[in-house]
Amino acid sequence: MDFAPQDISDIELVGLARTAMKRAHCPYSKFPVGAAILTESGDTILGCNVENASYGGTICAERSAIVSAVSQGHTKFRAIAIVTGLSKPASPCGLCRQFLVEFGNYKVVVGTASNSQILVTSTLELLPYAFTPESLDTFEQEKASESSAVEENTVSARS
Ligand SMILES: O=c1ccn([C@H]2C[C@H](O)[C@@H](CO)O2)c(=O)[nH]1
Ligand SMILES: [Zn+2]
Repeated sequence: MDFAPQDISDIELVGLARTAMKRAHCPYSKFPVGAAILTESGDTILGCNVENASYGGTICAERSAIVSAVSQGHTKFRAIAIVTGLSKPASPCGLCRQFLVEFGNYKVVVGTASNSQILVTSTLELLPYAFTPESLDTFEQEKASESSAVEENTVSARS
């Protein structure tokens, strides 16, 4: 089978997430996390957790990767790999799940820094019944059709 040059394997993406994990700024939790996103165009963008002395200012690796990708002009993703120092795959926190699904349903590969175990899932599987941009679009559509129905009723009441 032929692969386009931008195709990289899940394992390679996990390898990039491991590189990102080494850049984590986590002096408080000492829990490094790394992420690597594969964009639709085949670019790979890294993210790590960046903690802050004001603890609540901390950003997770997954959101850090998304923020970086979007800042570089990417909003379509094929996959994200995430690794932590744990010996078993540790899936993203709730806030990151919401952040990931904002950009659609794509593959999520959760690995570890130290072994080859991986969990392969997707953004929608991680956040079933998600609130997404489509929810807002539906609201707009419903408002528009309600107002045209009101207009129709007004017209028929007049005639
Ligand atoms: O999905 C997650 C969960 C936690 N962390 C980071 C935040 C914090 O720096 C450290 C401990 O919670 O791990 C992530 O990067 N991603
Ligand atoms: Zn998170």
